[in-house]
Amino acid sequence: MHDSDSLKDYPQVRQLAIRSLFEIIEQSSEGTVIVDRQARIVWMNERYARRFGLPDAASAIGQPCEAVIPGSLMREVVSDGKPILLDMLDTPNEPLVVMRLPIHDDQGKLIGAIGFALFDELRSLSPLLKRYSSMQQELASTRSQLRARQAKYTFAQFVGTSPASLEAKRRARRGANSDSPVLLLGETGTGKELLAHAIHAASARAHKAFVSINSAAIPETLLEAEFFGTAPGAFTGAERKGRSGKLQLAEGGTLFLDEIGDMPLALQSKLLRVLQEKEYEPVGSNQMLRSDVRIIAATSIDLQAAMAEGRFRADLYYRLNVLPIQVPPLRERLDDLPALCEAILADLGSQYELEDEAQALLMRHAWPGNIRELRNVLERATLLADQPRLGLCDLQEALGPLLVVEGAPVALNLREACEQFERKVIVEALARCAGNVPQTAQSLGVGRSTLYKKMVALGVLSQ
Ligand SMILES: Nc1ncnc2c1ncn2[C@@H]1O[C@H](COP(=O)(O)OP(=O)(O)OP(=O)(O)O)[C@@H](O)[C@H]1O
Repeated sequence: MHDSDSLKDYPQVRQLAIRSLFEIIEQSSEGTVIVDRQARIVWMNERYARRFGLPDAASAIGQPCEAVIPGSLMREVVSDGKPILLDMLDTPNEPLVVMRLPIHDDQGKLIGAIGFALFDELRSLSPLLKRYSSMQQELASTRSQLRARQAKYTFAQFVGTSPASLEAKRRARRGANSDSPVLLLGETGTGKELLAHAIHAASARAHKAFVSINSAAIPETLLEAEFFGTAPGAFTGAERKGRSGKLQLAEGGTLFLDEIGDMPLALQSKLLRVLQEKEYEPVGSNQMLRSDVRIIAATSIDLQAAMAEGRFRADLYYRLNVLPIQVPPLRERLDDLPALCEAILADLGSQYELEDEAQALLMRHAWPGNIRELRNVLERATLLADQPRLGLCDLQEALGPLLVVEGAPVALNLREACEQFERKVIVEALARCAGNVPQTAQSLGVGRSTLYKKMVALGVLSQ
C-alpha cells in the first residue's frame, strides 16, 4: 500500500492529524496545561511546572490555574468557550506566546481547555516579540512622562473665601469650561500658576499634558527652540537629532506661558500665528506642524503699559485677553489669611499652630511677595521656633521688618513713617518693573547700588 492510500480515509486522517498536531506542539512548546470546567489544573507537563517554580507537575493538579500561572486567561476560555489563538503572557522572565483552546466532549459539551506556551520553537516570532517589548517600553515611558506633566493643583487647593478670591475662582472655573485663551494677571506669588494648573485639571484636556514655559527664565536666544522645537540637522552636537518643543509636548493639552510680558517681540509674532492659524514651524525646518493646544498666559507686569512702550504686541494682547482673570494681592484679601496660614502650616507639618498675637501681626503686613512670601515666612518660623505653637516673637523674627498695610491703625514716629513710605514706593516700583532692580533704580532716579542698599536697610531684600 502506498503512503498516499492511507490518506484517503478522511475521518481517520483527521484523527491522525489531530494527534500529530497535539504531539508536535506539546513536545516543541515551552509548556502545556489542561484545565477543567472550573479552570482547575487537571494536567500540566513537567517543563511548564518548573517554569512557574513548582518542584513537579503533580503539585499543580487541582489548583486554580491563576495560582500557578499568574495572568492566565484559561478561565475566560472555559467560561465563554472561545479560543484565544495567539496571545502574549507576561512572566517574570520573558513574555510567552500562548495559544488557548476549549475542549469539547463527543456531544460537543464544553468540558475544559488546553493551553500551549509557544516560545522557543517559534523563533520566527522573535521580531514580533522585540517589537512588542519595545512598544511596552515606549508605552511605559510615555505614561510616566504624562504623569510628570499632569496638573499639580486643583481648585480645592486655591484657599480663600474672600469676595476677591471667590471672583477669581469663579472666572477660572468658567475658563476651565471653554477652550479660549485665559490671561492671568496679578502680582508675583498670588497664585497665578496654581490657578493655571487648576483650570487645566478641570478642563476637558485634563488627561493630556500640562506644559509650562517661563519667558523670563530662559535666555532669549534659546527661547524659540524651547518653544517650537528643532528639526533634525538644524544644529550640531547633541541637538543634531532634533528636539520636541514645548508646543509639541503640550499637544492636545494646555500650554502655560508664564511671564508672557517678558516674551521677546519676535517670538510674540510667532505665538500670535500659532493662536490664529494653529500651526508652526520647528526651528530649522520648513515643514508646518498643526497644533492643538489651549493657551493660559500669566504676567505680573502691566501689559497695557508694555504695549504703550512698544514692548508687547497689541494684536497678541487682544488675542490673549479673551478671559482676563485678576488674581488679587494678599493685602486686598487679608480675610483669607487665617485659612491660608492653616493650610500652609498643615502642609508643613500638622503639629504647628499660630497664636493670636502672631496672627494679628501677619494681618498688619502688606505682603509684597503675596502667598509665596507668606509660605516662606511660616516655613522660616517653623524652623526657628522651639515649640509647635508659633508666637509673636517667632513670627517677628521670621518676618523681618514689617511693611505695614495701608490703612492699618498704627502709631508711627517720623522715622518709621518715612521708612514705611520709602518701602512702599520701592515695592511698587519693583512690581511695575517685574522685580528688575536696574530698571527700578532708573525709574526712581537713583543709582543701582543706592537702591540695593535701601532695599536691604528697609527689609525689601534680605541680606
Ligand atoms: N490661594 C492659594 N491657596 C493656597 N496656596 C496658594 C494660593 N495662592 C498661591 N499659593 C501658593 O503660593 C505659592 C506661589 O504661587 P504661584 O506660583 O501660583 O504664584 P504666581 O502668581 O504664579 O507667582 P509668579 O508670578 O511669581 O510666578 C505656591 O506655593 C502656591 O501653591
